[in-house]
Amino acid sequence: MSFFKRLRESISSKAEAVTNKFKEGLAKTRSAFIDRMDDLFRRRKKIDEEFYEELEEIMIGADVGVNTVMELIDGLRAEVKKRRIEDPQELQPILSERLIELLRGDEKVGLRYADSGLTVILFVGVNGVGKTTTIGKLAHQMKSEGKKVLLAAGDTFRAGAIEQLEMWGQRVGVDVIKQSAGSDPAAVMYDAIQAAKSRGVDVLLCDTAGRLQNKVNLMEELHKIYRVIRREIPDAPHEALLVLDATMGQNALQQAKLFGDKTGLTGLVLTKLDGTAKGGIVVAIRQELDLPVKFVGLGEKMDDLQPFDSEQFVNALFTKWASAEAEKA
Ligand SMILES: Nc1nc2c(ncn2[C@@H]2O[C@H](COP(=O)(O)OP(=O)(O)OP(=O)(O)O)[C@@H](O)[C@H]2O)c(=O)[nH]1
Repeated sequence: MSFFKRLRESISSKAEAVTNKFKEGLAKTRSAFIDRMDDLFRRRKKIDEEFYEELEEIMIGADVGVNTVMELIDGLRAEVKKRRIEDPQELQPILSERLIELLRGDEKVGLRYADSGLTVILFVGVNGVGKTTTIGKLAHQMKSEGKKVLLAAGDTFRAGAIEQLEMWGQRVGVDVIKQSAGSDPAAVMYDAIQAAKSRGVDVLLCDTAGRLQNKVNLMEELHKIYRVIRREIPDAPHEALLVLDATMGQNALQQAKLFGDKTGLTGLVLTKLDGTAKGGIVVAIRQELDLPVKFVGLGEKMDDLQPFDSEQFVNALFTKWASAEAEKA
């Protein structure tokens, strides 16, 4: 077999593995959201108010977000009128196409790395959303890509946060820069940047505290962290990612709004998508926040953090519809 053929095959089997990961991770959303819609389109014989109401209910139940749902339904009504559609099943591909369009803006953006030298990535988000796990998974991925990675234990506030990051460091085989609990996180960042520079590190992944109950302090702390980082590396942090827990649904959206743009966020990580039937939250987040989803968490294993790819996401959700369409054709 030629080198190029082998390369092509290995690339396509890798793509298939990622699609399968998305499919597995989105199984709950599929059965609660897509399968219910599927059932509605088959069961209802005509497009009337009851049909629209039920469709609305399913989408809102999957956390697509009220505004987005209203827009989608209005769009469908207009299409029904224009094309004189009578059979609900004819609406199915139109709706799936519209959902795809809503998500499509988020084309693979990937992470922004420094043009040369050290890349600094900051992680923010409230406790328990999976920040530490995300940092660990990403450190693992970057290390396996051959990058030299260092972690900064900037959550000096929550008991156990430093140890938890250290555990991930050991698991993945990367060092952690820390100070004692209660110390100034900006000082930890300073130390970490110095260490990263002197050790020739490629990427520094920084954990931060997430105590939203004291928002003013949290914002001040984050600003100080930014100041210290910028003083050392003017175009850093290269990414500031807000980590959100998908199982919190609309509350995750509220959290993102609380952090707002004051914290100079550059993107989002949506964890625990595998643990929710309300994966429609991705659509709501896409519509309501002006931030790209950079990664999604599809499970607890090391390789369950995947770069968000709208195409893969939509394919994983709509595979059944797509194949049903193909069968019909
Ligand atoms: N199923 C699933 N579980 C996840 C995912 N990401 C994180 N978790 C789990 O969520 C729990 C909380 O994650 P942690 O990283 O420990 O979060 P934390 O340390 O409590 O809080 P922060 O680090 O402050 O965000 C852990 O049990 C993780 O294994 C995911 O994508 N899918």
